Amino acid sequence: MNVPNSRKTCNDHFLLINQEKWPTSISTSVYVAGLAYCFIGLTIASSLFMNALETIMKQTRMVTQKDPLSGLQVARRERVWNLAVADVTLLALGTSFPQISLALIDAFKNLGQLSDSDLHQSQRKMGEHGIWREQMTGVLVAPTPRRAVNLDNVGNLSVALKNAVAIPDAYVQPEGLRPDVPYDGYSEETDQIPVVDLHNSNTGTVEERQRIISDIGCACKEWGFLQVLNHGVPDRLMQRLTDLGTRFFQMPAAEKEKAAFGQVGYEGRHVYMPERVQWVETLALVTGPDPNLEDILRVTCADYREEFIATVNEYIQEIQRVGLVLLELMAESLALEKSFFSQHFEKNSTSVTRFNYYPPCPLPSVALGLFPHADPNCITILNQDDIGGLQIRKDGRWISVRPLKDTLVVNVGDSLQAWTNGHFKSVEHRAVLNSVKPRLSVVFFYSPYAQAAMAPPLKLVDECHPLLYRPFTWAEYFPRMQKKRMEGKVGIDTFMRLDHKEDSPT
Ligand SMILES: O=C(O)CCC(=O)C(=O)O
Ligand SMILES: [Fe+2]
Repeated sequence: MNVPNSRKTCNDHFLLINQEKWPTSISTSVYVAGLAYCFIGLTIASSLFMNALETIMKQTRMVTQKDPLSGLQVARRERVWNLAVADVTLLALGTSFPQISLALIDAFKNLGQLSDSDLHQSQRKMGEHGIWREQMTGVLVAPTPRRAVNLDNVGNLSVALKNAVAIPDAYVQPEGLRPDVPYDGYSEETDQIPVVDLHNSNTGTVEERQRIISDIGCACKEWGFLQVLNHGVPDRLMQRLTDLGTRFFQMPAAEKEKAAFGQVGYEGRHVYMPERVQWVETLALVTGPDPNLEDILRVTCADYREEFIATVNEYIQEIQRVGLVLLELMAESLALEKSFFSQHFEKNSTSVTRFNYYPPCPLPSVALGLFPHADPNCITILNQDDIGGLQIRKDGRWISVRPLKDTLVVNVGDSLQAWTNGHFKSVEHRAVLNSVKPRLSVVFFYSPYAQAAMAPPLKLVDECHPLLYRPFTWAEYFPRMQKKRMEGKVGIDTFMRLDHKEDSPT
């Protein structure tokens, strides 16, 4: 065949012997078919490879570790392989595949020869396939460095025990105290919990207002507990507060500890009785009469400190307004002067605002976020996220409270029970846990100014309701009940009840 000088015939072959003698159309078709075949093969191989990788990465094993707090062995299940193995393998295959293919082709092409081919040199230039080998060796051979974490902190413990099958004994409650109803175990009683719409409390007709007063009175007498709608606190303020609170607890433990000041500020491990610990982290801020937010947060949460303080302050203004409205409605429900309670809150009221953060607990059926208790103050107003975990005790049975959007939870505390001569009942409640999502609640504990005399009014004392409690002040009661706080509903009757024999300070 005559070939013009300007064109050269390829007289070499790539894979097929004597290929140069074949018609171009045939050799093209053979190569295309070969490529398609290789492509399908590669797809199958990749799929098998991914399945194999997944199977390997799913391998787990039981490890036991000594819990530094209880000294006991804690068993937990953990992955055999560091997840980075899968990442690096995929990364390596993705980046090195062209080099590996070129090397294979090169090897075939130069079978029996000693020197590097052009192909081999170019694939050397293209990549550093050593990286892959080094990374893999690093991950597989060198142990993953583990920094010692402080397991005194429930947040850290929750992370360390993720997927665990046991928790330290200190968090395992005795049989009788374990939550018999799960956090989302809503029942018929749940739907009977009073919900009061405050919308018409100021602007409605006399009848509408009377209806609200009567609903609040019934709720406080029967349940000591209610949820309120249309309270006037802006939804976005409530949301901003819970977002900032969550941000605080999601900081590393060392950063949170900078806000720890004993009784106030941050607490990462709640021991109320030496052998029993609650699965909760808290940030307690004094919000009245002498707020200490600035001091508590002085050296922490630098990025959002100003916003946090401003949001808490704005929230406190709002929640105090709601508190005063509720106290007025409560007084009216007992046929007392509207300002009977609220006048003692208008100036220098005592309040603490506490953020409770409940990290997921691997064994929520044996642990508790907060032990059963009644709040010692007058009224408590709680703003919570949508997870759920609050339970109240009524007629001896635990009832899960369903979180309702944009609603505030209100409960009667021990002081108000005494101040109303037992007409209102403080409610016993607890916080239970779940194993998946953290939960946040922001609790406003509201009491009158420290020296206000809480003396039951004569109107509430009669033959059927003999005087039960002696007059007391918050300044007197608060230090006494501190130790009793998490022992069910005992504080007020131990210290202020007239017929109680052991009325002595401890
Ligand atoms: O977080 C809750 O649901 C309950 C909080 C509570 O009872 C408290 O802080 O006293
Ligand atoms: Fe409480």
